[in-house]
Amino acid sequence: MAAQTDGWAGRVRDGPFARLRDRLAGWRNRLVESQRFQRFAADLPVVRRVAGRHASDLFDLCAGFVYSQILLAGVRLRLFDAVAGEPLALDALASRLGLEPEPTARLADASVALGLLERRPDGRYGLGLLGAALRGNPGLQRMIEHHALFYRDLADPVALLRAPPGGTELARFWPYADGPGTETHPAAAYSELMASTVGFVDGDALDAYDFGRHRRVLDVGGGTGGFLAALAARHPTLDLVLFDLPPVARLAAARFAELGLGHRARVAAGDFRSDPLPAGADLITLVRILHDHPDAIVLTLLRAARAALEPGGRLLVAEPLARTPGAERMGDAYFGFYLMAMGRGRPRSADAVGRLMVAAGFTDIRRHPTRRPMLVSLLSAAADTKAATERK
Ligand SMILES: C[S@@+](CC[C@H](N)C(=O)[O-])C[C@H]1O[C@@H](n2cnc3c(N)ncnc32)[C@H](O)[C@@H]1O
Repeated sequence: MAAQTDGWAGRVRDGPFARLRDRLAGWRNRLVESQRFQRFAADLPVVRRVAGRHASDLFDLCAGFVYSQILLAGVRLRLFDAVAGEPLALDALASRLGLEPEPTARLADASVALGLLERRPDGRYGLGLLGAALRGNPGLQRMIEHHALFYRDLADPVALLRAPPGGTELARFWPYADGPGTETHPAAAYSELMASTVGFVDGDALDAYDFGRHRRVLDVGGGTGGFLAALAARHPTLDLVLFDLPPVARLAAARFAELGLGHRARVAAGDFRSDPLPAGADLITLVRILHDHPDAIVLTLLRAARAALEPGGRLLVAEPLARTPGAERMGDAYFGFYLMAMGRGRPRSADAVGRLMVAAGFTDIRRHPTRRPMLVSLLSAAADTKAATERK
């Protein structure tokens, strides 16, 4: 795995096959660019559906920011809660939202078009399938609210691409991603956001990897302990250790005490860029950690993890990965830009993470299929203790 390039394109960059492919793609693109061809394709029964889908995809790319802001308005006005109990007529909905009837109709009709609401035969508005899924996911609603910050950073996307990291709304929200990030940095806001969204990953990760074969788990960058708390509930005999920056570690200790987990969950404070990790674990987990940091910090962290692991121990990385088939929009587009606005991190492909693992002395890298790779993928690796001993 380590020797692989990032996918097919990397392996055939040069050579006659690559040139032929470029020529074919060039011919196709010239055809699709022509207005005449577009009209022809829209009229031709065989390709009409494909042409229609492409036109609709392109329109969605143009209009995506409008859809997102309609969603934000719905979340802020609690539109989906308003119609969850029973469908409401326009006037009743307007008074629930505190809006005039005309803008209420504008928002409700837009939400129907987006699948968030449904228009019932008698004209009342009820919850749609997507609205129901959203209501059942408070973490997603928190993310939608949080996107108001990201939206400001995206107002001038070319400036964002040209600027050095830092100075953005997201860099201020995630101070560790761009600065020294120690004792004094404000951790409560991002820790609260992480705690409310850890449900995106914990269930799928717990189902995809056999944690029962381990004795002690160290969760590095464990936040306020949401992942370890879910692990504790599923595996009652596991010993748990959480490592995070001091202000977050304090929040985690309080949370474990509140949950009655104090006897089996220990908290250690430190900075993985400079401090050793607590020893004694036979599994180290990195949940939504690596993508926040540039390669140099990731290598430091992976080496620290290898040094801390017990002989025969494993490392488990859980995060959304780039170049994941079917999840490219999330991994490469959404996280690509989110992490750029945040600081120096980036989404990595499984190959890229694997290469860093190998460079840090790990072997036997495996990918564990998850239910929703859009939200989380899992990679595990063995601490290569023989190689580590030789290096000493
Ligand atoms: C994106 S959050 C993920 C939290 C948790 N693993 C989760 O998935 O909910 C990243 C975590 O890494 C911690 N962190 C960032 N830089 C760190 C460092 N240098 N040393 C220790 N922890 C760090 C942050 O405080 C934060 O809790």
